Amino acid sequence: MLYKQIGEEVRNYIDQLTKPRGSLGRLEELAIEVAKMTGERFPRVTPPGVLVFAADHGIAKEGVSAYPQEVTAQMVLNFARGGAAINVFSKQIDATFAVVDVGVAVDIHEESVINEKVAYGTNNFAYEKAMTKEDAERAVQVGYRQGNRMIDSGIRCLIVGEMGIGNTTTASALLAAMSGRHVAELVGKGTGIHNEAVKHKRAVIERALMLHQPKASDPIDLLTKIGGLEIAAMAGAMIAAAERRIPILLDGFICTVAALVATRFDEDVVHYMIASHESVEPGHRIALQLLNKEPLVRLHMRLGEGSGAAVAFPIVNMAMAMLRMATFSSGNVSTGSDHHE
Ligand SMILES: Cc1cc2ncn([C@H]3O[C@H](COP(=O)(O)O)[C@@H](O)[C@H]3O)c2cc1C
Ligand SMILES: O=C(O)c1cccnc1
Repeated sequence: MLYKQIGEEVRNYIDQLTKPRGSLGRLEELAIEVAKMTGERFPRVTPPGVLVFAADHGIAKEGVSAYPQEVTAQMVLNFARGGAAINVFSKQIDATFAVVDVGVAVDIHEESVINEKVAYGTNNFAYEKAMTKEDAERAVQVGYRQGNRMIDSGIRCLIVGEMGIGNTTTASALLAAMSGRHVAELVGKGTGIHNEAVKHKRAVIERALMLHQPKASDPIDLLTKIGGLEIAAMAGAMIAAAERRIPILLDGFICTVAALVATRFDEDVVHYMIASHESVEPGHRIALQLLNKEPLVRLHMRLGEGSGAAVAFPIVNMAMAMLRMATFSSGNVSTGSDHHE
């Protein structure tokens, strides 16, 4: 549960800072939100932690991505060597970084990649269930454990990223099932497929939903029938962060769908989430609306990995820094009349 009283105290305190009332806009709201989450009057979000989960998707066989499945494993090695967008962005924000193999289709021989492989990718959900119920539960547990591990290391804000070729198809199917919206409204180009391929992607998802009829309110049913292993793990990590009162900075489409899955396990988790950016993927706006979250920035990004959250993190950090300002009394600045806004 949120510390509402502390949130009110921080709201009143912000009005005493040496600036016109409300003039720092959304930053003021961010400071109040984080105070409510953490129970701290002067919360800190540094250092942030970036936890990337990687897994493969059987649905990639349907030709729904612009890139081949082996890119998942190749990118995991790239993460390990520091060459991906999320690596360079993580360095800029002094983040603690870890990448977890929760279901890549091949063995990863790299010490720095945390091996928590639950399966060698999911089954193709166009024809069969993506995974067993046990594997879905295991993948959520992996995320929960790794989320807690990262929090134990001292991080103050969690960014959860993903890598998994085909996962915009999985995320679109999950979102259609959870929202009841038409697939056509939310499906997008993912890594950059052409318009004909988008139609095919949409048809694949529509047929799969007819076949499986997943239960919108049952997260294990959704994950079992559709996948994916990394999405399950992301949800688990978010549940851990909420339990530990660590703010979660959401990334793009896949991450926000994982966030929705997390709320199906425990609706309180939503109170610990901050939306960072709005991705180009059309489903992202819908997923954010369902969570009732307004993104901080729109940068026309469509990458994933946690990249958009890392880019927006300095904004959240600035909101915390704001609380270090002088007050009108400590700064010897005259207050204005009560007319504001
Ligand atoms: C080189 C490369 C790096 C990536 N980093 C994230 N993604 C992103 O693209 C994938 C989802 O798009 P789709 O559903 O179209 O396959 C995911 O792996 C996601 O993290 C990448 C994709 C590629 C090709
Ligand atoms: O919004 C995202 O997270 C996204 C969009 C396209 C491809 N990969 C990720």
